[in-house]
Amino acid sequence: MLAVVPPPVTVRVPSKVNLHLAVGDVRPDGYHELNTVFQALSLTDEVTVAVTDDPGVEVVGEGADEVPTGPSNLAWRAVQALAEHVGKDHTEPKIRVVIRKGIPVAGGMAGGSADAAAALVGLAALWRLEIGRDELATVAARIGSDVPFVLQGGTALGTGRGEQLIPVLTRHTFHWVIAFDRRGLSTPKVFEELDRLRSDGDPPRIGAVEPVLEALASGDPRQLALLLGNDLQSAAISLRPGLRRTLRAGVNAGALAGTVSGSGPTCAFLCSDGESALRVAAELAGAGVCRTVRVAHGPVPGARVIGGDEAPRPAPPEVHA
Ligand SMILES: C[C@@](CO)(OP(=O)(O)O)[C@H](O)COP(=O)(O)OP(=O)(O)OC[C@H]1O[C@@H](n2ccc(N)nc2=O)[C@H](O)[C@@H]1O
Ligand SMILES: Nc1ncnc2c1ncn2[C@@H]1O[C@H](COP(=O)(O)OP(=O)(O)O)[C@@H](O)[C@H]1O
Repeated sequence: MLAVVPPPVTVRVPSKVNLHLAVGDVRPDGYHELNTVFQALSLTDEVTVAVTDDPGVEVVGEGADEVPTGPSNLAWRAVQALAEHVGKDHTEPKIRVVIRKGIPVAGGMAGGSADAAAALVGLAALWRLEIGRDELATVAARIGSDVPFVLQGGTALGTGRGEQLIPVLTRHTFHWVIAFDRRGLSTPKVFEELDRLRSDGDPPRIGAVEPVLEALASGDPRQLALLLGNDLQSAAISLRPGLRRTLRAGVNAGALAGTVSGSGPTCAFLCSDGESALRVAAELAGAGVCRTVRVAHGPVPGARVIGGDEAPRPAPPEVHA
């Protein structure tokens, strides 16, 4: 009897920005205790998984040359982790993964984590697994702290090392301008730099999270803009001083406020509406402070299978500096 090969499955997955990122002490396992508010953004990657006799990973698109295609690729690690979790051969799963990147690599927007989350959702569909989102989130957390959030999407409060999530309901859509830097920054190096700055002095710490949740409930971008905060920002700027200029340029271009996204170096600028975001993007692109500028909105859903009628989407509007 002929074996039926299931058709490939394609998953669209969001990036994230941290609206609030409070970094606490280092834990015995080397991770820092976090209190963060994530928002999923419309700047996305797309990941296709297919059954094959030629297993491996291919990467195309934004920053593809900097992404490993071997066993350290986070999407491949997700394939192995899920195969092991459900008792399939995890040493050499017969799966081909094609990643179309729109999210900047090593940019603080959870791009690698997004590909891992997409691979989990894609494989669950390809293998027709009866597995709930909670069980997938447990596998996701083993791959990286940010993976459960990009699996879930929306807006959420993250605690622990960022993997424990409580959804935050928001009715409003927020409009963002995203400035990609010329090179990435290593997440562990940024956390180490914050530890160094804290051992040498007392860099300012961001305030409480409750006002951020109130601003999200109000839906007023002006209120939210006053409260954007990131404890990793001083460390990212210490490693990449040019980010100060980028942050200033975004506000001078008309954004309500700017923040380094996660561990950086991508900067995210909150704008009053979609039209303002387009104007800010055009002006920021002309300022020569970053490699690429894009517009995005959030919150958007987490990793989800896209049907045959939803062909892979062209990249969102882009303006080159
Ligand atoms: C900083 C954040 C903020 O959302 O995002 P990015 O800037 O990477 O996108 C995340 O905490 C990153 O999450 P993720 O990129 O999944 O990191 P992981 O693979 O879990 O950890 C990579 C390394 O970062 C450091 N790390 C990460 C998370 C955490 N709570 N404390 C840490 O100290 C550790 O050195 C760890 O070995
Ligand atoms: N699928 C992937 N996409 C991007 N980077 C990946 C991927 N798999 C592994 N990596 C590695 O993970 C590192 C962090 O990438 P990324 O997740 O994009 O950044 P960040 O943690 O800053 O959000 C990269 O430098 C790259 O070497």
